Amino acid sequence: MAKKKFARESATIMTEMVLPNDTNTLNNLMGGKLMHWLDVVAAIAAQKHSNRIVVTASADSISFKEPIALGNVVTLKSKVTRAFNSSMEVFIEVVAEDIPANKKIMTHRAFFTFVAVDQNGKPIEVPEVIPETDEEKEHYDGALRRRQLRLVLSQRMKPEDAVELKSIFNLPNTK
Ligand SMILES: CC(=O)SCCNC(=O)CCNC(=O)[C@H](O)C(C)(C)COP(=O)(O)OP(=O)(O)OC[C@H]1O[C@@H](n2cnc3c(N)ncnc32)[C@H](O)[C@@H]1OP(=O)(O)O
Repeated sequence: MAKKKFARESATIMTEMVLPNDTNTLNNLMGGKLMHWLDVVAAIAAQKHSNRIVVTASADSISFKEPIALGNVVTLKSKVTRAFNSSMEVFIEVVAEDIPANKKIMTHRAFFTFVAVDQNGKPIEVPEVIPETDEEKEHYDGALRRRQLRLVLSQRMKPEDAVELKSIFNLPNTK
């Protein structure tokens, strides 16, 4: 694998304002618009880490717990948590802010997976990630289990091969 890079080197911040065209009939941000922003901010982090063209391979479940209102300022922060061979897991955190009311809430957290590819769309190796902070280390440690879950769900890995994933359920290891 190529040289190692610190997680912080991929850190990306994107700020958007919810405008009328982005909202549903309740004047809240459309889920699809938020997913577009998530994809963009996460792709930029993956590009920074790999210095390559990246494609979205998967997005983990995103729950819409809190609506984000028209006029709110939305800040999306992303960072690569761990790299495998050609794929990278990216963590994204979303904060919505009503600036006139001086109110700020964390609305979403998500993990996306990107694959670095060459000009022909063929997967290509990426640098390893070095986590430094406690949060980066926690995300790095959990990334292998989340990867196995994704690969099992997309039928790219047999459940019996997902050793780290099974360990969190205390299932007997049959391998
Ligand atoms: C930024 C954007 O919006 S891009 C547009 C939307 N995205 C796309 O169009 C991507 C379309 N998909 C593709 O091009 C291909 O399926 C790829 C590049 C993602 C994977 O190509 P494959 O030929 O399947 O390659 P391969 O089997 O070698 O897998 C490559 C990596 O992708 C990972 N991967 C593939 N599918 C998934 C998935 N569903 N979830 C997580 N990781 C995945 C593999 O685990 C592997 O990771 P690793 O190299 O770190 O071990």
